[in-house]
Amino acid sequence: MKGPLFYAKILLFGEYGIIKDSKGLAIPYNSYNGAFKKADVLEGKALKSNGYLLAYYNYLKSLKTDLVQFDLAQLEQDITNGMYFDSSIPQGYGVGSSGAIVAAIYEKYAEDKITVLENLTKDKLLRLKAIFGLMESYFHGTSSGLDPLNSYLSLPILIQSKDNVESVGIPYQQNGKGAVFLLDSKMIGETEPMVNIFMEKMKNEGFRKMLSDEFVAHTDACVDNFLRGDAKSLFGNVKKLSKVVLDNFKPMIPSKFHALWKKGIDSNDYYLKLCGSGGGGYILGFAPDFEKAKASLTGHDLELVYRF
Ligand SMILES: Nc1ncnc2c1ncn2[C@@H]1O[C@H](COP(=O)(O)OP(=O)(O)OP(=O)(O)O)[C@@H](O)[C@H]1O
Ligand SMILES: C[C@@](O)(CCO)CC(=O)[O-]
Repeated sequence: MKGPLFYAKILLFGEYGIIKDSKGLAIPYNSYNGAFKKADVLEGKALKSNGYLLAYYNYLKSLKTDLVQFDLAQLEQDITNGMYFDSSIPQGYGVGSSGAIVAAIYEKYAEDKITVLENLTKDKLLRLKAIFGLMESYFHGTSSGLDPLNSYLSLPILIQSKDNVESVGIPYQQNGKGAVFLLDSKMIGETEPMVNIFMEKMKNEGFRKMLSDEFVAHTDACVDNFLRGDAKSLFGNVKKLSKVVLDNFKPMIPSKFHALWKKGIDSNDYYLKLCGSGGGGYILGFAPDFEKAKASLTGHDLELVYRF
């Protein structure tokens, strides 16, 4: 038994802002993926995954909702027979390991499911996002449902606002010097406590003003620049975003990266931003000249995501 592949995602722009109606842009990240498999003898990672699936099955069984129904008997039987999610997607890294599980469970066990082959109207996308939000809330409290949606569709998703999502084409990669990359912080980050810190900060009027006047404004500009393929404006706006995040989202940046973050802004070699909720996992980087950024970041593990 081997199911279809579900990919990791990268939220290029929109973390936190999408909770408060900024734009957002998420793309599938094909370097990591997962699929259901079955083993006669479960051990190691497979055994752990099988245990996670059983816990998740119990959550789905207890769900009382009209949004979606599952073939729970089949799911239970498959888990008992040794099914696990064989996944290379790192957990707690901001690239959606739980989103891929949710997408895979929906694909295999949902009844009357919305398939990726049908004409995906805005209504259907919103319904899927709501279902996925509910299914993913098991893993980290409130969820926008965006990660599983991205993994399920394997398409870039543009969030125009909370109630307006669509799949979009992103400009073809160029063979230029510029790049988007991931920097491995080598620390696990947890989404829920970070979102709680954000919600606490939102009680402060000054923070709310900074969020709408600066953070959301720069985020929206970055999304527009990226989709139009306007690299020059994009780097200008990512630099502004990088500064605002360093000044106002310090708890979401592991402290040993504060100086490195500032070094990028001062040297213009690279600009760092949060990748998902932050607090560890990956940090997302934008570099006008990737070779220069690599030299400036020696000693750190970088993964190339997109080339300008
Ligand atoms: N291979 C797997 N098999 C079974 N369950 C898994 C697997 N990978 C991840 N999970 C589930 O997802 C949980 C991790 O999800 P969590 O939302 O905390 O992190 P994440 O999705 O990696 O991060 P982020 O939401 O920041 O992208 C695990 O505790 C486990 O329940
Ligand atoms: C921090 C957040 O905005 C993105 C995490 O990937 C939370 C969410 O919208 O689900």
